[in-house]
Amino acid sequence: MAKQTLIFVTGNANKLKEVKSILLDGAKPIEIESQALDIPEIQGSTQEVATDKCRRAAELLGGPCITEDTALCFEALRGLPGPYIKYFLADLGHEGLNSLLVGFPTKAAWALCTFAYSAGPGSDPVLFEGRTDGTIVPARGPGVFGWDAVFEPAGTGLTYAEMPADQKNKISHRYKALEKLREFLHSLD
Ligand SMILES: O=c1nc[nH]c2c1ncn2[C@H]1C[C@H](O)[C@@H](COP(=O)(O)OP(=O)(O)OP(=O)(O)O)O1
Ligand SMILES: [Mg+2]
Repeated sequence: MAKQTLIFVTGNANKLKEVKSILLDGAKPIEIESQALDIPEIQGSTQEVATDKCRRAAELLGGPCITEDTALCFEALRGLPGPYIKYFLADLGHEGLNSLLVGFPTKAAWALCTFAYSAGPGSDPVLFEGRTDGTIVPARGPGVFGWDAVFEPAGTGLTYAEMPADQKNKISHRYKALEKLREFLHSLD
């Protein structure tokens, strides 16, 4: 198959930085380019949101691409805010996310990353999921990337925000999804 640089369609510079760093690491590094297109996101399950976004992105680009959707799911709220975390974070902030769980016996949460790959317009996107379990805590660490400061992955004692980038990138929801995507992309070679 002719070698083409894969395009990651995202409006989020922090995601892009992590994705590039994870995919370049390893025995067979994968290079990607990016396009900062703002693709409308539908409501639905994480799979439905991810599939629809990738389909739209491939149509806009007229070629193969990957997209990524991140959900933050609270056990006490049966998985909500899930794919709607962006809007909850924007309106409630770190403190508000903690307040949502006041009165609930569990602060358990999981971060879920869903990559979608489309071979081009009209081609059904393929999904790759990665999940990291943890707890919602009062913010600790620099508030650089989204909800990193309020998510403490299980067994680490640190929030994502308190970790050096390479530590987050070895255990994160994004890393786990990218390991699956990486294997798939190599199988296309
Ligand atoms: O590792 C992460 N650590 C902390 N926060 C994160 C992470 N990954 C995504 N986030 C935030 C960004 C956005 O507030 C929401 C996901 O929304 P999501 O639609 O997937 O991302 P986005 O709209 O920023 O970029 P895109 O153009 O790829 O859709 O969670
Ligand atoms: Mg988005």
